[in-house]
Amino acid sequence: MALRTISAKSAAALDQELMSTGAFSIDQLMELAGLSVSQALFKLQPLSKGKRVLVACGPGNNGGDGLVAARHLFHYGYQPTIYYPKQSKNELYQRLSTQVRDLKIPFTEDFHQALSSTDHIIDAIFGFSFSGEVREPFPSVIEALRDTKIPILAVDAPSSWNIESGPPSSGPGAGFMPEALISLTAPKPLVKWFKGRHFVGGRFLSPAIADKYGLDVPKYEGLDQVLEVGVEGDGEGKL
Ligand SMILES: NC(=O)C1=CN([C@@H]2O[C@H](COP(=O)(O)OP(=O)(O)OC[C@H]3O[C@@H](n4cnc5c(N)ncnc54)[C@H](O)[C@@H]3O)[C@@H](O)[C@H]2O)[C@@H](O)CC1
Ligand SMILES: [K+]
Repeated sequence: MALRTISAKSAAALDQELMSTGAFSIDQLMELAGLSVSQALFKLQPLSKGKRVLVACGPGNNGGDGLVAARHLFHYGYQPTIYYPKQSKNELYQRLSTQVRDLKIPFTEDFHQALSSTDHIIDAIFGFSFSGEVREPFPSVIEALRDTKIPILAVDAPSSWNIESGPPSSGPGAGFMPEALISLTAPKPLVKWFKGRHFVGGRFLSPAIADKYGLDVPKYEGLDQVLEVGVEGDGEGKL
């Protein structure tokens, strides 16, 4: 099933519309996003495949989705560890951090050491607002994600990929292809280059908003917040 994609610019406009005329708060959107991420991880890597999950969080909302997912995963029985080197002073992220600290979820400053003792990884470093060259301290983190054999679930985008034109041809992310991707609300154009398992999450969009932005509303099943939509692209930019 190939779903229609949404550009980074339209995705940002959609978020703004959801938070203004749509009357959603950012907390709600992030909670729904992080809940979807946690369900996708559960479907990909059930507890029988290992409990340890390293959640790599970036400085923006993509990282916030990671913090929310870590909280849900704890309650499912996983043992998350959070790498969050650029912690925002923003009150929302402070509250999300307090919530996971209250569960005694550990934070690590040593990503490379944490990588050697985990079963799964969530890449919540950059989403649709990423642009330019990867800045410190993330280049060596992206390289490690590129090189590891541990399964990675990327949130909204494989971090360091260009949202419109996909995988970078140089830099730390050149050759980075996570095992799985969860697109939030709608896939971004980069899915054309993605060659792994692909989920979509965001079961809250009204039919009117979906129509306005030209999006498909996936046929979610049962209580699921995510739907696996298969492999979208052929890895060469074609759908
Ligand atoms: N409806 C949805 O789809 C929702 C999506 N959310 C998430 O929000 C994401 C977008 O969040 P944001 O707009 O905060 O942005 P991102 O989290 O994608 O990234 C922005 C942050 O990364 C930094 N950054 C950008 N380029 C960089 C570079 N080259 N090197 C180092 N740092 C860099 C910026 O300074 C900023 O702090 C989405 O991808 C999705 O994960 C939600 O949390 C809210 C609802
Ligand atoms: K990401």
